[in-house]
Amino acid sequence: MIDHRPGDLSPREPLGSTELSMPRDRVSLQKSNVCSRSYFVLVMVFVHVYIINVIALLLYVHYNNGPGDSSAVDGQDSASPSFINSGSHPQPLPLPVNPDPGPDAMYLPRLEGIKVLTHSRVRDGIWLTPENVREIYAGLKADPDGNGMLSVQEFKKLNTNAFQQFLQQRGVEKSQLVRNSKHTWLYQGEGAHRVLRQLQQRVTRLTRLPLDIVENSEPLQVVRYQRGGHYHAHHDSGPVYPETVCYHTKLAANASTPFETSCRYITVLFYLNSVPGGGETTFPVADNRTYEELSLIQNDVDLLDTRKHCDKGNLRVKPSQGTALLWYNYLSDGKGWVGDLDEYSLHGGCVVTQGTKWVANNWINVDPDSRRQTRYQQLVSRLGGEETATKRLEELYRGIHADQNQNLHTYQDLHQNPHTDQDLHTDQNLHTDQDLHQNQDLHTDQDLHQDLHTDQDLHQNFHTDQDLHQDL
Ligand SMILES: O=C(O)CCC(=O)C(=O)O
Ligand SMILES: [Fe+2]
Repeated sequence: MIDHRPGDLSPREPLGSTELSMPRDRVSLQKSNVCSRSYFVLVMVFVHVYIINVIALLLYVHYNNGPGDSSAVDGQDSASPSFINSGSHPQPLPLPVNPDPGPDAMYLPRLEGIKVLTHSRVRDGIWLTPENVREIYAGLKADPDGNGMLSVQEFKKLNTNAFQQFLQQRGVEKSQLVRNSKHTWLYQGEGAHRVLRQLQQRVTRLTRLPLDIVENSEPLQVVRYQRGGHYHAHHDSGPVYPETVCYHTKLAANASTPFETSCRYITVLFYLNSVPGGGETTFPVADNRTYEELSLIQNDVDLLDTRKHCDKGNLRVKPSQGTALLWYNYLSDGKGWVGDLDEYSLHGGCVVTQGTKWVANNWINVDPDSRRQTRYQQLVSRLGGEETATKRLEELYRGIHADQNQNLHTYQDLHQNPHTDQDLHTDQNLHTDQDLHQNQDLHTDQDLHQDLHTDQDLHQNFHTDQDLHQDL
């Protein structure tokens, strides 16, 4: 490049001054030459690096796509890729191609993972055993090879209405339900019976949570199982996604979302009587090293089935009157708040073989979104009053209705009369508040205080009264 600065070729410059101006031009020319050469070299280097990168990227994509590509690789025709077939997989899996093994290169073939879909085994409160699922697939001709698994194509073809109709036509026995028990709710707020108020205070002390959190949680749920009653293994609360909204804080949430759950951070399960036969609470995978939903069913043993396989659970707790069990349904987030669902908290009620079983659940609800929990508590304390409490609890119950489809009552029923459940009310086993107070079935604060223990004593997530007695 030539330096054409106007001053260099100025017409006003005397000719004699050309000699002087020459070196300047030369210098200027040399300089611009060096500049242009290095600039050119630099550009070329970039262009080459860019081209090499593009080629490398294309090669990478090509080899990572395996033999399904349009081109032949390693002498294989794309139309006849090599497959392995273990026999147990419904679809043959393509074998990945070694990119460039070289003469001495070591190469470990690695199979691509496959996605396994499972559909819920609970429909309208009906619990499906693996045999039920096979039976339904056969009835709907949904699984032509009869291996109990549907390919994605088969799954897509499955008409869910037909699934529903099949269940309805078949009829359901109580033993086929997720749970075979009755329950009612006891309001523990202002104006509730002294025993229930005290119980709430003691749960607050036991959990060491702020009173606000405990008071704004669900009421006490009292459950009765008769002989033959059970509750298949389940989680008391659902997983948390960014969109998850808790029923109890819905008032403070601005958005509605299909991801709603009860956000039961803690369960305190009271045993109201000692059960003559069966009725243990089982934790099938407590202390397991891994949790995989699919391995809960192995060799025809379904660990979720508390009618058949309670004895195979890792931890079983025998109901003993006046004792209680506490566990966390969520892990800690490491910062002092609620984290992910603790899948190992899976639990259920074993079938009652003799007598009746009475328990009560105290669920402590905490929103994994701490700001939403705070907003909700502020809202409740600002609004206060019975009307707000009613609205709030109606929301909660609507949610639980949708969530569990159990035989629940509306808040209205409960609030006006905590014992409106027809069955329970007519049953001699359900006591009035008065009875409960006098009856040994429900203990006084003093008794329970001795039976309950602080979470410091508690061994891992599940804590039996027996263990704790030994610890103390
Ligand atoms: O009955 C039991 O032992 C367990 C009850 C239970 O898990 C529940 O009510 O959610
Ligand atoms: Fe439960």
